[in-house]
Amino acid sequence: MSDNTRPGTAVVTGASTGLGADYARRLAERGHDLVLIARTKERLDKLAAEITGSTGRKVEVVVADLTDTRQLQQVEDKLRGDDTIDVLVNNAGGSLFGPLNGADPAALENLVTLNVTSLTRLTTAVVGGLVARGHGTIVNISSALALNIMPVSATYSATKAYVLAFTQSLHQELAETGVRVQAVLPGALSTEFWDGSGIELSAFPDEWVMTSADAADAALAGLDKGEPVTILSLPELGEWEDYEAGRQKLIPNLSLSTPAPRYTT
Ligand SMILES: NC(=O)C1=CN([C@@H]2O[C@H](COP(=O)(O)OP(=O)(O)OC[C@H]3O[C@@H](n4cnc5c(N)ncnc54)[C@H](OP(=O)(O)O)[C@@H]3O)[C@@H](O)[C@H]2O)C=CC1
Ligand SMILES: N[C@@H](C=O)C(=O)O
Repeated sequence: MSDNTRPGTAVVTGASTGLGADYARRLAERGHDLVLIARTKERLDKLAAEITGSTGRKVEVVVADLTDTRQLQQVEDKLRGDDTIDVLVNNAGGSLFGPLNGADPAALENLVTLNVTSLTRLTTAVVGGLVARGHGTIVNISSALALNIMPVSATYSATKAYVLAFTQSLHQELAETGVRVQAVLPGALSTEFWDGSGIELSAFPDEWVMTSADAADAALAGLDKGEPVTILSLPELGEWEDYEAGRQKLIPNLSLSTPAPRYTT
C-alpha cells in the first residue's frame, strides 16, 4: 500500500536500454522503487543490479513482450493489482520507416500493437488505482514525429500522434483527480531505436541528436513544471502554445449543421 509519505513504485516499460533505462535511473534517484519491463532479461537484471547498488531502491524485473496478447494481459493484471504504483512511464516503442507501398503489413501491425495498443491497455490498467488513491503520474512517450510527418513515417508518425492525442485527452479527463499526465516528444535520440528502422542514425547531423540521459532529465524537468506536453528540444514554449491556440480556434466551427460555403457554391 502506498502511504503517500514516500514515493511509490514507478513502472517503466522498455526499460532495458535507451530512454527507458535512463528514466529508471532517474526515478530511482528520486526515491521510487521500480518495476522494469522489457523482453531482454539479462539487460534488465544488469540494470536492476546497477540501480539497487547505486540507490538502494528495490527493483523488480518483468520480462514480457508487450506485443504478445497473453504476456500483455499478464502485465496488465499485475499492474492493476499493485496498489503501490505511483508512476507509469509508457516508454516501450518500436520504429519502422519507409514507404507504406510495399511495407510488410504484419510488421506495421506489430508496431501499432507496441506503440498504441500496449500503451493504451497499460494506462487503462493503472488509471483506476491512481485516481482512487488521488495521486500519481502517467508519462507517455510520443515523438517529434507526431508533428513532423514525413513520407517514410506514415505508421510511426500516426502511432505517436495517437499517443499525443490520447495523452492530451487523458490530461483533461484527470484534471481534478491529483493524477498528472504528460506526453513527451523527443527528437532524435542516440539509442538502438534506429537499428534496422530503415533510417541510419548516422544520417543525422550531431546537432539534431540528443542523448537519452539528457532526454530523461529534460522530460522530468517538464513534468516538474506541470507540462502536459513536453517537446524536449523546442527552445520557445510559446511556439507550441501558438500551435495549440490555432487548434483551439478551429473547434467552434468543426461541427456545424451546414457545410462550409466553399463546398456549396
Ligand atoms: N530514439 C529516438 O530517436 C526516439 C525515440 N522515441 C521514443 O522513445 C521511446 C524509447 O525509445 P528508445 O529508448 O530510443 O528505443 P530503444 O530501441 O533504445 O529501446 C526500446 C525499449 O523498448 C523495449 N521493447 C522493444 N520492443 C518491445 C516489446 N515488444 N515488448 C516489450 N519491450 C519492448 C526494448 O527492450 P527489449 O528489446 O529488451 O524488449 C527497449 O528497452 C520509444 O517509444 C520511441 O518511439 C521518440 C522519439 C525519438
Ligand atoms: N522523434 C524522433 C523519432 O521518433 C525523431 O524526431 O527523429
